[in-house]
Amino acid sequence: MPFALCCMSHSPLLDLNQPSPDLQAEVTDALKRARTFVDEFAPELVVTFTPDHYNGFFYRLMPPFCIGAAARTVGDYGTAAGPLDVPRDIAAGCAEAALAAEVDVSVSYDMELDHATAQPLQILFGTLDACPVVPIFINAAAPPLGPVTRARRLGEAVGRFLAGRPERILLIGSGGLSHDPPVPALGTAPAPLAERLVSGRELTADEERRKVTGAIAEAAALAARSSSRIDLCPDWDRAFLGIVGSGGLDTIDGWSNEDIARHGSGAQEIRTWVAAYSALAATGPYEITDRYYHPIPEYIAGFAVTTALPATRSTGS
Ligand SMILES: O=C(O)/C=C/c1cccc(O)c1O
Ligand SMILES: [Fe+2]
Repeated sequence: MPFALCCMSHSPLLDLNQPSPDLQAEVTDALKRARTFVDEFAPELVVTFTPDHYNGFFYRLMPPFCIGAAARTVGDYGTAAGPLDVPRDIAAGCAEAALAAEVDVSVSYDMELDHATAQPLQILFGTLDACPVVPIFINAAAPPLGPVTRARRLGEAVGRFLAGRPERILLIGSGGLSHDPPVPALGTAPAPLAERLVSGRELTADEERRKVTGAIAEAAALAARSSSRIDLCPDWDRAFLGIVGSGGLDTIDGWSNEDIARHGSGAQEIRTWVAAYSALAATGPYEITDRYYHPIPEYIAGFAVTTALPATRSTGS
């Protein structure tokens, strides 16, 4: 029943690229504070709202939302690979609650997930299996995307269900704010890659190497201001953080997918934050306990980490 929340940008370049030492120290410190927050809360269950980047979900069957009843991470970009400890009954309960609220989620008993799921778990717990985890996939990479309001309604439904559970529950939202990473798109990828976005075949070793070096090079170009991709948008990121901080999540209902995409294709990952904060909001008012933000081109990320708790009740007089 007690809740805590940690939302963070993920970046597969976190251990592969080096921003300035001062900025690295700031990020390390923000992530350390988040880990201490989670340690002190001592969750008994994690519910993570997470996207994927064509590592587990492909166009052969691309759901807008999918709840994992059994799941593992694939270890892309050197992140941890392995099974998650998923409590099936709770995953099924989340799915039933979402469906009852008219949010059409699918379920998977063989879910594959990527760095977006593994990285926050590794940062906050050290390992993938320190705590039972229900992964809730939100498609943010593969158009067509539903309206962002659906992510809010998914979060609300899951939050209402979780409010009836006895465990101490940590909600995670994993995703960048503004950013435009070089994730392939079906309409523009060269033929062998476009075919893979549908079939889900494994990347060849050469393709894997080119993906990683391509992302590193793209980050360097962004930092050198010579990239042709969409730049990070700190004003938009700060506005978004202000909205989730104030609890006015329904403001975001007015944002069209095109509005969001103007801040980079990866900006659609805010859906994970919207869902996680909406889940917390469904349990009552909340307050932000920590917030870090910096636009970091070396990570291709409007990079933010926030933690939140239910608001402490005033004693009244
Ligand atoms: O190549 C990928 O799969 C993803 C890369 C990436 C880079 C930077 C920020 C992100 O959120 C990403 O997913
Ligand atoms: Fe991402």
